[in-house]
Amino acid sequence: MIPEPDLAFERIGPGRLVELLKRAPKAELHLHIEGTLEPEMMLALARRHGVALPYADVEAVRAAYAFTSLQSFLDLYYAGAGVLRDAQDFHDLAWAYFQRAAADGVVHAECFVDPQTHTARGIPMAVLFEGLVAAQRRAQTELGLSVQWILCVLRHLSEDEGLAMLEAALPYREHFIGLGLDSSERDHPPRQFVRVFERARALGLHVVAHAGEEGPPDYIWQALDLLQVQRIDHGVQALHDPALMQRLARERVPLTVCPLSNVKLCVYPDLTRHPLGRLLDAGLCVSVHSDDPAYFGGYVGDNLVQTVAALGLSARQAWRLLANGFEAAFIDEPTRARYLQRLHAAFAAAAA
Ligand code: HPA
Ligand SMILES: [Zn+2]
Repeated sequence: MIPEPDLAFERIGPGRLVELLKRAPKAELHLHIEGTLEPEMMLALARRHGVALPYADVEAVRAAYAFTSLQSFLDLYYAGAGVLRDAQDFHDLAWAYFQRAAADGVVHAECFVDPQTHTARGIPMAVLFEGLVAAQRRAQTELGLSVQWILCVLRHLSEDEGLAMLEAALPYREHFIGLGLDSSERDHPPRQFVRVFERARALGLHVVAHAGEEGPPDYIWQALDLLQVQRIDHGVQALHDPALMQRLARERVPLTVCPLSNVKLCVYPDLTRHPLGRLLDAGLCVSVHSDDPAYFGGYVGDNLVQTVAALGLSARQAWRLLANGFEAAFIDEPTRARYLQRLHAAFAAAAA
């Protein structure tokens, strides 16, 4: 656990905290690049490629985003991704996101991409990487934003298909740092993906998995014990299992929590009912992220500001959430120390 700095946190009132959270340096660790496709770009790409969409305009797209569950979202999300066709599209999508992220205070982003969503439509792996890596390079040089890619296995498909995806991505091994697991959680437990995660670990990849978003705490145990993941994406259902909570706290297993996503997908009725504060108080390494911001109504800064306000979290707790993000990031120690120094400077200025 990163030691708390000696700061006059109590001098940062709610008003100042909002401004501070907007500009404070952040690590974005739970973001699906396909989930940054804003309706304007979706419609523009559909026009560019002559793809038919069931929406007349941007308002109609936004009106369709009334989700009742993870699956009700995924159906629209995979349909929306169908407008991404060539390397330019992947570049434009990612570049638009990186500009927004930099403006939002993000200094380091570990972004998910779902190759199977695209290769299944006949888009070659090479096209995806060409566009995404070009945007990643621009982010570093033009915005000073460091970006890493994590490839996700779609759990509604078979493990063999996941293994084939990973093998097909190996020519681009230098361009990604990890393997994740996403898509429909219910009835697709982590234990079905042991071999592909074994392969990923043998390749020296970092490993993470979505677990306990809607699914039971048992899926979190499986992700830890069978897939041997280093972080849990979401993980909020751990609250229902005291033994699991103790393990997560003891081992400082990071949970990348996405409050606006959880509300939009009806895991909780509203932000005031979100368990983020309880997870934090239990000593877990929780941090706040945005998941699919174009669909869920907010980027990482919005997630932080709205959740901190709804739960009445203090400046000290907000600092911990941000520090946890850097604790959980897959970065080397000097880099981590540099980011923490910047975080400290932002809080120190607000507490002065
Ligand atoms: O929140 C999510 N859960 C699972 N799969 C996903 N793919 C994009 N977003 C998500
Ligand atoms: Zn996610």
